[in-house]
This record gives sequence, C-alpha cells and structure tokens, in this order.
Amino acid sequence: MKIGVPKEIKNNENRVAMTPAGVISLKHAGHHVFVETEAGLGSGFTDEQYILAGAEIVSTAKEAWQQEMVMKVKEPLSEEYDYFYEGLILFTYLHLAAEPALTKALIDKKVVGIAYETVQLQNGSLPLLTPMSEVAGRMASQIGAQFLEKSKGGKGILLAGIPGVKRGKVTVIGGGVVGTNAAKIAAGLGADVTIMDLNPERLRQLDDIFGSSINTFMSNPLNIADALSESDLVIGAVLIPGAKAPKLVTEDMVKSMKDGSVIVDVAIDQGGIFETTDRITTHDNPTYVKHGVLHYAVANMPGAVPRTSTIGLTNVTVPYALQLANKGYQQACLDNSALLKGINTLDGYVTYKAVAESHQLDYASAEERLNS
Ligand SMILES: NC(=O)C1=CN([C@@H]2O[C@H](COP(=O)(O)OP(=O)(O)OC[C@H]3O[C@@H](n4cnc5c(N)ncnc54)[C@H](O)[C@@H]3O)[C@@H](O)[C@H]2O)C=CC1
Ligand SMILES: CC(=O)C(=O)O
Repeated sequence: MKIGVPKEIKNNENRVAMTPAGVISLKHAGHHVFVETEAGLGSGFTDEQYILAGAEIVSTAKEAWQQEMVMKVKEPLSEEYDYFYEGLILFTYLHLAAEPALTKALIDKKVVGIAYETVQLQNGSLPLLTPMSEVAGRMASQIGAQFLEKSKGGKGILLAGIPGVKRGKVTVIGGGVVGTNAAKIAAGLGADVTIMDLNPERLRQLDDIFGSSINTFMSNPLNIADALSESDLVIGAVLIPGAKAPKLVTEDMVKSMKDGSVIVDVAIDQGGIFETTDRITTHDNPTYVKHGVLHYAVANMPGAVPRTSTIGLTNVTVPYALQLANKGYQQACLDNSALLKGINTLDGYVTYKAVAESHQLDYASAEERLNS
C-alpha cells in the first residue's frame, strides 16, 4: 500500500504521524511511505533520516495526500478538505462529535475515516488515545501550576504551599487516563488533590493507587459545585467515547471560583466539560479570562512536547497501520474488532453512533457495510 504522511498544519502542532522507525516497519512489510518534506522536523526527525529508513520525501502536501492511506496526527483543517477523495483511508485523530464541518466533508467525499480515539479494545480501553492522554494529563497540572503564577494572570499561589502556608487545591473531574496522570503530577507537586468520577469501581481503583494522598468523590452536581468554589485549579478530564463531552460544570459554578483561579479543560477536543469553555484556544494564545477565571482550552496539548508525543503516539499506531496496509482496511477491520470501532465514516455514512447522534445524522453499521 502507498501511505502518505503530510506535515501537520494546526497551530504549534509539531508532532508527525510516523517516525523513521515506523517507516522501516512498513517498508519491511512491502509498503511505500511518502513523507512531506520537513514533516518530522518539529519532532527532531530530518528528511535524511526518513530517506535512510526507506521513505520517499515529497515536496508538497498534495503529493502526501494523494496516497491510498493518509496518516496524520490531528483532524484535518478546512484547508485540507480539498485533498479528500472517494475511498481514501484517513487514519488520524478525528474528534468528529465536535467537528460538524469535517464530518460533512468526510461523508460528502466518501472517505474511510478511521479515528484513533475510537479504536477500542474489548476491555473498553482506547489504545491509540492512551499515550496522548498520559501526556496531556501530566501537562495539565504543570500548566495549571504555571498559570496560577501572578505574572501569568493567576491568583499568585504555589500549589505546594510552604511550611506555615496552606497548599493549593486541585480538582480533577474524570478519573481515567488524563485524570489519573493529572492527579499524579498535582500530588507530586504537593497540592491538595480531589478526583471525581462517575464510576464507583474506578474510584476504588484510584483509592488503591493513591491511598490517602488524594481525595476521591462521586461525580455529581452537588460535589462538583462544592469542590469548584474552593479550588485553585480545576482540570476537565471526562470522556464518553466518540460523543460530545457533557457540560458538567455550569457557568454559575465557575462564577463561584475566586478570581485568578485556573481551569484546564483537557476534554475540549470533544467540546469541553465547562459551560464557559465555549472556544478552543491555541498554544500561541492559550488562555482567556471569564468571570475572573483563567481558562486554558488547547485541543492539541501534546503538540507542545512533540518529541515525547510523536514517539509515544507512533509506538501504538504503527502496529494498527500495518494491519490496515497488509490486509486492506476491510479485512483488517473485520478481523480486529478494536479497529472496526475506529471507523467513523464509510461509503458516505457516519458509522459511529455517538457521532451520528451528535449531528442528527443517519447511522450505518460499519460491519454491515463491510460485509455487504
Ligand atoms: N486537549 C488535548 O490535547 C487532549 C485531550 N484529550 C482528551 O481528554 C479527555 C479524557 O481522555 P481519557 O482520560 O483518555 O479518557 P478515559 O476514557 O480514560 O477517562 C474518562 C473518564 O471519564 C469518566 N466519566 C464519564 N462521565 C463522567 C462524569 N459525568 N463525571 C466524571 N467522570 C466521568 C469515565 O468514567 C472515565 O474514567 C478526552 O476527551 C480526550 O480526547 C486527550 C489527550 C489530549
Ligand atoms: C488526543 C488529541 O486530540 C491529541 O493528542 O491532540
């Protein structure tokens, strides 16, 4: 199969969908990889390294997009929609529940859209989201701590406190991969950490992991409201796979926070869990202030640490790319139920229920379409 790897064009997105090591794996299996020139530079991979690995360097995005399968990191931006063509296999993060225009473009052009974030194993885990959630979770506490500094617009507190001065309070809503990693770093920084989840079993696991170094609470409107009014930093880390994020934090709850407090809404890529995170921010201009509270809502947080993130991402995506390339997407998805769940658009239909529901579009089963 011919596989294209375009350069990412989102603001400050320095990740790339394939490393030279990934190229070697695909070449070994008899495939051809076309990498747009300088696509890897932001992650520290030169064109020469790709050539040595066996890739062909192409000078334009158009040439990278002309291949049978295109691998990317972020969802295509509107200026990339013109590259879509019928039957193209697009393997990348898509976040379609929060992207109506992209959903329409993929359907209109009959693209086979396979979303990293909905590839799901039988135990419910999301293997192609996990490493980036680990990165974003760890970054969330680090970023929150920075924006609490006075010079950054925050209230001027140190999360760790000092002897004789109280510690900062961090509330993490959602105790999955992002939430656990955020809690780990916040607790490591010495903050007073509370984590909330809807799933009691998950709360038990978190209690086993962290012991008395964090507080666990059931996620409900009352507990969220109580925690918000006392928190210095609140991190949004909820996910309902494929669906738009639920707005769990109301505008009134945000108003109850003290001026200079900080919100980091990691779940913004699925629409965000705060009523006040009504826009996506960028690494260039990452925050805005609403009701005196700093809001950070960057949808590609791992793009800020591209070397770590690119290697972490491609460690998990390349084995799936090999299955798609070796067997063709139809057989690969029929043979592997995790990959089948990744298909969000096929033959002009939305094939992921939560996405169809988000946009009131007709749903078609990917399995039925593949077998028809
Ligand atoms: N902004 C960015 O750059 C990045 C964003 N993300 C996003 O972060 C979000 C979280 O991802 P993961 O932690 O990997 O998901 P996950 O599936 O590991 O965890 C989500 C957790 O939310 C919990 N949950 C569901 N409904 C809830 C509710 N009403 N209240 C409290 N908890 C609830 C679930 O029980 C689960 O434990 C996703 O939207 C993901 O796409 C991930 C990486 C980077
Ligand atoms: C998960 C995601 O959207 C990201 O890593 O940018």
